[in-house]
Parts: sequence; structure tokens; C-alpha cells
Amino acid sequence: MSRVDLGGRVLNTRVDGKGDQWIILSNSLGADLSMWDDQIASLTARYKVLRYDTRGHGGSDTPGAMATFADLNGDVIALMDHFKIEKAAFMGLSMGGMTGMGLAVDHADRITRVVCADARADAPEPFRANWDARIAAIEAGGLEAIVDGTLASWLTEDWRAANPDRVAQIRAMVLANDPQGYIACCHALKGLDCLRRLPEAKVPILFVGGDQDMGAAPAVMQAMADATPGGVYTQIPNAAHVANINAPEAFNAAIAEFLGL
Ligand SMILES: O=C(O)CC1=CCC(=O)O1
Repeated sequence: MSRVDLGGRVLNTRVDGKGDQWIILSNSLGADLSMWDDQIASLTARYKVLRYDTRGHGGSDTPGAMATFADLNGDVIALMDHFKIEKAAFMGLSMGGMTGMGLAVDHADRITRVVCADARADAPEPFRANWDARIAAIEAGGLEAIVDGTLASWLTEDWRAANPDRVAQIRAMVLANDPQGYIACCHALKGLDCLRRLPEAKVPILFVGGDQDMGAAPAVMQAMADATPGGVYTQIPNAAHVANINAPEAFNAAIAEFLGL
């Protein structure tokens, strides 16, 4: 792990592998870079992998009370500059996938391809109101107030019953975040407005998502793929919102061809 000072914010990072091409991995709201552990063995066969904790998460700073996707995209470009990465593939889940879509539209000179997992591209009602409710719940009760609902939406009931130790680890990961950092990112999610810009995406995007993901439902992700030039959507069976943890083998198989693994 290495904490990188990007000027005004310090982000926690980790590099694995020795490949000659880079891939950057971006976590979901409430997670940290460890959420990608089940993908690292296959990714490092080809790539040098840069993972980072999104601002407000894990070991990264919370530089302000409110974040925007322009901030989150800017953090990726600043990390690329720091590590002297001219171009990289990018994979993000949920908030990380939303960051990836923004990069595909606004920073295609630095990004070669994007895997966008379990993400929406906009925040119509009731999503906006739900973010306000979640912010209020955390302000009143901390991350404890939302962690059980989060786990229920991230992972199928069967998986949670079969993997109690992993569930306890994931619970601890959520609770280890800075509540103010989590709230800052909720503000970015409230302002999410990428759907209308997907036709401008200039690099290939693979959309993948769990068949039981209620936050980024299959029909929503299919519509995003349809709006994206060359966009493809692949559904992951028996998986909820955090499909890469919930069904790692199917997830890894779904991204393999697109990433040349
Ligand atoms: O955790 C959730 O409730 C769903 C979610 C939205 C954006 C994200 O990263 O996760």
C-alpha cells in the first residue's frame, strides 16, 4: 500500500503485477480497494494493476464535504500522472463504474477501455431522494445505520448464508470508512448525470452486472449499453449488486475476453 499526495488530497493505492499494460480498479460506495481481491490473480497475468481507495473511503482522505464525479474522475487522472501512466484500461463497480463512464466520455485520450460493473448512469427520482435519506440516516446513526441494508443489497441471501466469515469482513470494511467521506460521495451520486452523454463515449465499454442487482437493474444496464457506441451488456447469474465478490468466477469469465485475459 502506498498513500499518494495528489495536492489537496492523499489517496491510498496499491500496485500488483508486472505486466506491460496498466489497468486501474475503482471501488463502489462503502468499499475499498480490497473489494477487487478475487480479480487480482487473473488480471496480473496480463496487467500491472493499480487499485486505489476512492476519496472518503478506506485509507484515503476526505478532502471536502461534497464530492462530484468531476472530482472522482480528476483523482484518476492525477493518479495516472503520479504513476506516469500514459494510458490504461479501467474497471469500476457501481460508483467506480460511474467514474469509468465519465472517463470514457471526457478522458478518452488516457483510457483504452472500460468495464462498467453494476452501475447506473443517472439519478432520477426516487434515487435522489434515497440519497438524501441515506445521508440523514448516517448523520443520525453513523455507518452502522446503513450497513445491514447495504450487505443485503450487495450480496444474495444464499451467498451471505454460505459465507459468514466473508460477510463479517465486508461488514468491517464498510464500517471502517469515514462517514463524512461516504456522505461526500453520496452527493456525487445524487448529481450523477452521465446517461445523456453515453453516446459520446469514445472507447469501448463492457457493461456487466448481477441478475439480482436492484440498484443497477439488468434492464437499466442494457439500456446504457444500447446508448453507448458498440456497448455490450453481460449479465452475471446469481449475483446481486457487488457481482465481483458475489459470483467471482462468473464475473472473471465475463470480463476475460474484453480485457484480453
Ligand atoms: O451501496 C449502494 O447502496 C449502492 C451503490 C450506489 C453507488 C455505489 O457505489 O453503490
